[in-house]
Amino acid sequence: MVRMLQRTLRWSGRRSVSTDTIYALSSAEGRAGVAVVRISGPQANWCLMQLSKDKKKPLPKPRMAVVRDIHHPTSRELLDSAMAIRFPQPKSFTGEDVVELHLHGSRPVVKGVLQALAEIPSCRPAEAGEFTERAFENHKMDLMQVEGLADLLNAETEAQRKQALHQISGSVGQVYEEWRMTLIRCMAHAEAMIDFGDDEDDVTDAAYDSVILKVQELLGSIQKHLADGRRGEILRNGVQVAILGAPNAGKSSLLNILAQRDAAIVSPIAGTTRDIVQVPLNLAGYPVTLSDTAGIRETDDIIEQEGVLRAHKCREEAHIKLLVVDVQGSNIKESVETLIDQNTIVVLNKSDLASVQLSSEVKNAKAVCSISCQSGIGIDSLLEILQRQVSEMFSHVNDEAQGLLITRERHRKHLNDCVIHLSNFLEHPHQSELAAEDLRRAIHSIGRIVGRVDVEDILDVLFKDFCIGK
Ligand SMILES: Nc1nc2c(ncn2[C@@H]2O[C@H](COP(=O)(O)OP(=O)(O)OP(=O)(O)O)[C@@H](O)[C@H]2O)c(=O)[nH]1
Ligand SMILES: [K+]
Ligand SMILES: [Mg+2]
Repeated sequence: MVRMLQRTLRWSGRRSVSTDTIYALSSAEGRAGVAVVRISGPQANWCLMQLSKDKKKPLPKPRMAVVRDIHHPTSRELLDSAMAIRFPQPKSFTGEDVVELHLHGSRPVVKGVLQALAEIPSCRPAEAGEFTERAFENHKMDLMQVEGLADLLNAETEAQRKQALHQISGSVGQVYEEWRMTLIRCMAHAEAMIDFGDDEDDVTDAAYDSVILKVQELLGSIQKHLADGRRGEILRNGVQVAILGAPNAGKSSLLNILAQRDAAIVSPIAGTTRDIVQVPLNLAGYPVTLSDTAGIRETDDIIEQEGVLRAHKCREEAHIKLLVVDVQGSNIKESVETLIDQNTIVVLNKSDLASVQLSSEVKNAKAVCSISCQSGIGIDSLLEILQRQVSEMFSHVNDEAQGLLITRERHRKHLNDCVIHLSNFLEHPHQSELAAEDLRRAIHSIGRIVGRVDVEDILDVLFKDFCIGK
C-alpha cells in the first residue's frame, strides 16, 4: 500500500512538472552545420519573444520557417541569426506549444542561446527523454511507440531501423488494441451473464457461445504470434555468432580478420584466449555480435578451465556457430566433433599448410568452408555463407508479418500472461464470476503492452535510456 502510494505520488509529481516550459539542445553536441534547440510548454512562444530585440515583434506563422535574430533577453546582445519554427499545440511532437531554433552549429552559439533561455523565468532545461514523456502524456504516442523511438535512436543497422520505424508507426500497437477491444466486448457479455444469466437463458447462451468461440480464436492468434522464433528480439539485440574450436585452431585470427582490427591476442601458444572477446558487425544490414572464445580442451589450469566454461556458455547462447578446425589435424578432433549441430558452420582453417580432409561428422553441419587466415583465401566465401545464414533467420519476415514481431521481452511476458488467463477462461467459461475475472486479467495484460495501465515503472526505466533533448 505504501509503495503504491509512493508510486502514485511520484507519478503525480512527474505530471505536475509538465506545466513548466522546457528547453534543450535536440541535435548532437559539438560542432555541426546546424544545431537545433527545442522549447516546449505553455511559455514557448513567450520565450521566442523574449529572445527578440524588439520583444513586441509578432510571432512567425505556425509551421513556417523564418529567419530571426536571437538576442540575450537582458543584455540584448546578438547571439545568432537563426531560423525559428513554431508548432502550436496540439499539432507538435509533444502536443504542447513548441518552438524550434535552428542555430549555426557552433559551440559558443549554442551555449549562449541555452544561457539566454536559462534567464527566462518559468523556463528550465529538459531532463533526458522529457520531450518524449510529454508526447506520451499528451497521447501523441503509446508506450510501444515510445519504445520504438528508443530503438530507432539506438539502431545500428538498416534492419533495426526498419523494425523500429514499424513500431513507431503504431501499427503493432493497433493490433494489440484490437485484441484488447475484442476481449472487452467479450467481458461485457460475460458480465451480462452474471447479471441476467438466470432470466434470459436462451438469448444469452447463444450469444455466449460466440464469446467462447471468439476467445478461442484470439488465443490461437496470440499463440501463433508468440511462436515467432524471437526474431524481433534477436533483431533488436543482435544475432549472436560464436567462434568455437580447439586451442590454436585460429579462432582469434578469424575474429580479427572479420572485425578488420586486432581485437583479440593471437599467438602460437595453445590456450591464449580466456575471456570472451566480442565485436559488433553489420552483416547484410543485420546486427551481429561476433564472440571469440577459449579453445575447448581438458586442462588443469583453473583460469583456462573458466575460459572453457565461458566458451560453452557462449555456444549455448549463440544463434550461429563457427567451428574452426585446423586442417593439419587428420580429422576433426574428438573434443570438438560433438559441437557440430544444424546451426554450425565448420571452418577448415590453415588451408595454406595442408590439404583439406573432411570427416564424416561434418555432414551434420549447416555448411563447410575452407579458409586460411594467413593468406586470406576463402574468407570472402565464409562471409557470404555467414550473411546468407543471418538473412535466412529473418527470411520469413516479409513486411506484413514484421508488423507482428515481438521486439521486447516485456511484450512477450504480458502476452504469455494473457494466454494463461484466456486458457483459464476456456476451462470454466460457464462459471460466470470466475470467467469474467479471467477476461479482466487478460485485458489487463494486453493493456500493459501498449501502456494503458501500470506504465510508471516502465517509463522510469525507459526514459533513463533517452538522451536529453529527445
Ligand atoms: N599458417 C597458418 N597459420 C595460422 C592460420 N591461422 C592462424 N594461424 C596461426 O595459428 C596460431 C594460433 O592462432 P590463434 O588465432 O591464436 O588461435 P586460437 O584458436 O585463437 O587459439 P587459442 O586462443 O589459444 O585457443 C597463431 O600462431 C596463428 O598465427 C592460417 O590460416 N595459416
Ligand atoms: K593461440
Ligand atoms: Mg584465441
